[in-house]
Amino acid sequence: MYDDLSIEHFMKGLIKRNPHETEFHQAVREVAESVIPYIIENPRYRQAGIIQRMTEPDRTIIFRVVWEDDEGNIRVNRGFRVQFNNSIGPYKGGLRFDPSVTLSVLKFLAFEQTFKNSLTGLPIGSGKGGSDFNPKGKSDQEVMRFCQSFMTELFHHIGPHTDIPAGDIGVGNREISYMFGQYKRLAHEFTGVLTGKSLEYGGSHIRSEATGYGNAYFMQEMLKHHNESMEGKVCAVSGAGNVALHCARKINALGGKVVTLSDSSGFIYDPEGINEEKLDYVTELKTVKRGRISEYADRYDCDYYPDKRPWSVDCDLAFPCATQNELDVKDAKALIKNGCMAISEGANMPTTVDAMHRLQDAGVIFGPGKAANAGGVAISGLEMSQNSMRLSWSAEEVENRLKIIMRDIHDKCVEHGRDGDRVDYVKGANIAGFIKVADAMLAYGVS
Ligand SMILES: NC(=O)C1=CN([C@@H]2O[C@H](COP(=O)(O)OP(=O)(O)OC[C@H]3O[C@@H](n4cnc5c(N)ncnc54)[C@H](OP(=O)(O)O)[C@@H]3O)[C@@H](O)[C@H]2O)C=CC1
Ligand SMILES: O=C(O)CCC(=O)C(=O)O
Repeated sequence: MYDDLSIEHFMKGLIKRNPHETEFHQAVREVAESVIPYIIENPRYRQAGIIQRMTEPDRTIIFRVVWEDDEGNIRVNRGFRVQFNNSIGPYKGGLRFDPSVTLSVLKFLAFEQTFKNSLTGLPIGSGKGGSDFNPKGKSDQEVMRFCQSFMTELFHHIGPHTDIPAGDIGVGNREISYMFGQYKRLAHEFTGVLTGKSLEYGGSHIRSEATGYGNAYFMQEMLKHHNESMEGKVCAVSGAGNVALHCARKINALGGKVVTLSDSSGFIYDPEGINEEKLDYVTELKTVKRGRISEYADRYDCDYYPDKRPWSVDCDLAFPCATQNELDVKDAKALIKNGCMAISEGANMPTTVDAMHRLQDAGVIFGPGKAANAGGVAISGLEMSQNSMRLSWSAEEVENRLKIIMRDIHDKCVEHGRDGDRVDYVKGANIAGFIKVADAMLAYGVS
């Protein structure tokens, strides 16, 4: 059985079983490139069919979400929850509300989550969910009605020991609050079933900051390992959401200079640096006014590039923090040409596989999202711990734990990704994440 375990043969079978799911194929290929050679060296995983089992979700739940808009029209969306793997803990991963959401996108995200959650060292399995609902342009009342309807079905499939969702693109504190309120009503109990909650009702300090802060800390660890630091480095950041803005704040705190931000309409380039006061403005613009990043250029008199991504500007460090496949080979070539020395992915799979190879071949230090953005889910794990203990740690305590977790993830990547003088962080993250889940699956026997 599994005589031919070449990457191409394995991928051919996966594509046949999951036709048209291009994002899922991409995420699996990136893992297979490092994990399959490791499995060949460790036959116990091969005989037990671990990689075949690990690429098949435990289950996927797809449901209708009906809600009423402000004009009284009945609207229908599709809801999903992909419960991928609960070998090392209950399913855990965010919910995404965006018109681009498909089963393929959520399967890629849930699959990535398996390795990421394992890397945190915490007892959390993997899942992801969401809907093709677009919160942009909707009133708070419409978003509330959608979230309540979505949770009315999702309620049946989640629980504090079963599956604990959180936020992702289009799902911030407002949406988590509406969904938590609805769950509480339906379950008739107050329990830590979602993370990313507000502090007043069971949230953890630093959860909203954690993904972006963690990404900056991960970059700092990679630079330190290469006898470098963040001090004075010019940084290109994409996105203007939760991850991008907190990443930008921590880059500033660590001595870097952020010169770009973006949204799905274009990017701004501010060579003077996007300082704390400017970041406060963008936070208000994006989370309260729900405006466009182009408004920044009018306010601070800098350049705005519609329909473009920020990878063509001169920078030492790059932090893709918006969405998947936002950095392709053309962008990679521009970054290499302009002297970029390191990339740390705040978003999930923002770099295409070809672009990633191109950057690594050129010697650019490359921190993959499943390691670099694991700080968010790690603090979600700590929110679960605090909820279980019915207590709340200080911001300082949580941030100290975040720093330690990011340093430990970095060290695991080095341990498993060392390649002569260089570190292949992609290989290191994939193998380190794989081992813990694979060993748990072996222990359970055939299931
Ligand atoms: N939130 C979290 O804790 C975690 C998030 N991540 C990942 O980080 C990334 C960002 O998430 P988050 O900050 O939470 O989401 P937000 O919704 O807060 O922000 C997303 C940002 O990305 C931009 N964006 C969305 N789609 C596109 C697109 N197709 N092209 C260009 N820009 C786009 C949005 O612009 P616009 O305003 O125009 O929509 C917005 O600026 C995602 O990949 C997510 O999976 C990873 C780990 C944890
Ligand atoms: O905090 C969580 O549970 C999930 C975070 C997330 O969706 C991610 O890591 O991509």
